[in-house]
Amino acid sequence: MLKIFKYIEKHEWGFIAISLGLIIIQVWLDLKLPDYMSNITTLVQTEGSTVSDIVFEGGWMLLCALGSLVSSCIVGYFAAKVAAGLAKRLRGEVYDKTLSFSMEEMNDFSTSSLINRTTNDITQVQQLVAMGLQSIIKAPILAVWAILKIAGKSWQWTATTAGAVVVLLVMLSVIIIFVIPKFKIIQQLTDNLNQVTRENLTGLRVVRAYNAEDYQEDKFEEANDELTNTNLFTNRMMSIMQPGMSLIMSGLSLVIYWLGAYLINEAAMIDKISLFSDMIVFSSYAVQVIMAFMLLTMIFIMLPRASVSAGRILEVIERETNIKDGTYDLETSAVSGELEFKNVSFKYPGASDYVLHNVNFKVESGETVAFIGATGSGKSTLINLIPRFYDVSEGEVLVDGINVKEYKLETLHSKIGYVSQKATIFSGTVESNVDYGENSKDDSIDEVGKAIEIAQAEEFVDSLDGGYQAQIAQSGANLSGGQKQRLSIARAVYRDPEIYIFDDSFSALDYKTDRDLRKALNDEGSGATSIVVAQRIGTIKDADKIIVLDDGEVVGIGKHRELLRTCEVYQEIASSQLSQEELSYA
Ligand SMILES: Nc1ncnc2c1ncn2[C@@H]1O[C@H](COP(=O)(O)OP(=O)(O)OP(=O)(O)O)[C@@H](O)[C@H]1O
Repeated sequence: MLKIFKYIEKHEWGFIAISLGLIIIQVWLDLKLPDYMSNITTLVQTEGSTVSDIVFEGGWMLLCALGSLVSSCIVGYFAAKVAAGLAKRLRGEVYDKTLSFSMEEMNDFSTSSLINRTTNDITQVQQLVAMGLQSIIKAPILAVWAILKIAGKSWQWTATTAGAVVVLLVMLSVIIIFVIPKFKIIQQLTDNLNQVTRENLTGLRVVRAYNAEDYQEDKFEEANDELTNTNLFTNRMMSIMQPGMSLIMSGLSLVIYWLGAYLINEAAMIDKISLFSDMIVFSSYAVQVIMAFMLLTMIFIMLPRASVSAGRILEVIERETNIKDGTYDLETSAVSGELEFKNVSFKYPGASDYVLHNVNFKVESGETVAFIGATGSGKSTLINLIPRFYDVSEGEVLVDGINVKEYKLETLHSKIGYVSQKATIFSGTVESNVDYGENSKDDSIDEVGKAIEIAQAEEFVDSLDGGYQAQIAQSGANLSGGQKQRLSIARAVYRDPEIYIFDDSFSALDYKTDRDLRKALNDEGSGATSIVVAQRIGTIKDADKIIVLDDGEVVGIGKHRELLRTCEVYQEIASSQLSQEELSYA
């Protein structure tokens, strides 16, 4: 928990120091009130006292109360400022760290947990700092000061106060013992609920189409009930605290007055008045002692919850990504667009089996190389190793003759135009989706137009209301699958990379658009290398080189016709897709 405080800035420590001073003043003013109360009690019972004497004392009481109020407001303001500043910084840190994560870390944490850590967990820490800053500093000062004030008065009253403190501590200990373990699991249950909700909402269409609302609702209910029951339990336990506190405080005052009545009755006439005013003062201080112990215990209740959250936040911030940045940052090199896999084997982190086995191939600059193979044969896995979404387990991947691990990631990524299997579209405009990322250009509009034209997206973009400035909904919800694919291809074209990576990116296109797009890329592209994963033989049969994967192994490399003659796996795929005529022509 303490580690999280290193994210508090210097000037905020200044606010905390000022708050400390103000809290000392506040406690002093609060503890001054019973003194004036005592004076007023004595004045009331002393012959010859005037109303103005009492008003004078009352005026000081009022000033003390006002002073305490002003201090408390300023402390509250500083506490909120420090807490909000810390939360903002933590959110930034968690978000930046998340962006640097490789797929391995993303899978480890899960998206919903990362969102929860960025929101809910940081709010817990923010609340602790905002509320705790006042209580943490105030409670010990108030406790010590109030005890010093009552020490040495009547032993009967002191013993009663001590007894009340013991009862309070027992009550709070019972609550803490039952509640704290529950706090720890609340965060996990919230992760769980987020995950189920995300799954339901993102898959809403499938849920409806399969009439699976009840099934999904059951899943949601289960997660929701678990969280609700845990929250109910903790809230019920915590709700005992308020009436319990009132009972202890009122009971204490009652016993102090009852004892006082007994003591005053027994005392000599001359001592009665001073005993009476002592009783008034003592009961006020005793309540302050109880308040101080309650504040202290509140901290112990809030702390575990916030420290669980702080731990979860630090876990993200301190997690070292396995993909270490390299140092090579020369964007231009003697060769451009060359790619080589040397004895590459790969298994997913935590998995026991290899997904790729000893893969070797070389792609010359400007070539189009296609990967084909059954589903699950490792095509996407293989191309994910080029931009280092994962690192190879064995062997080397070389881009322009240099191991990808040696590149600065930014330099490596600037060489690559990656189009994912599932088109990724961001909310914004057509233009902001194409002119995207670091390579955003000033005179972008002509180049956006060219990229859109090459990606065969011109017709549909023109038909959109607003053209390049047409609004795109979150995740491209107002576009068709093929339109999304064409926009994400335009984004890669706009980047003008050395190497294109198309991970089954033409699958949602009709045959004609698929053919026109490949032709436009060949004719108007700047001679970049293309790595294409495809399911359709039609998409890849003109490639310079086709690499056939089977269960993570390269079982054939060559041109279409050559493979039709020599590679059994390719023959099988081809015969399932091409007509006899096309096969025999080959
Ligand atoms: N993140 C992951 N963690 C563990 N195993 C994975 C992960 N992603 C894929 N795999 C496994 O790796 C194997 C290869 O998957 P990959 O996605 O590379 O196949 P593919 O040839 O691209 O398939 P498709 O044509 O269906 O997209 C599969 O057996 C899959 O279960």
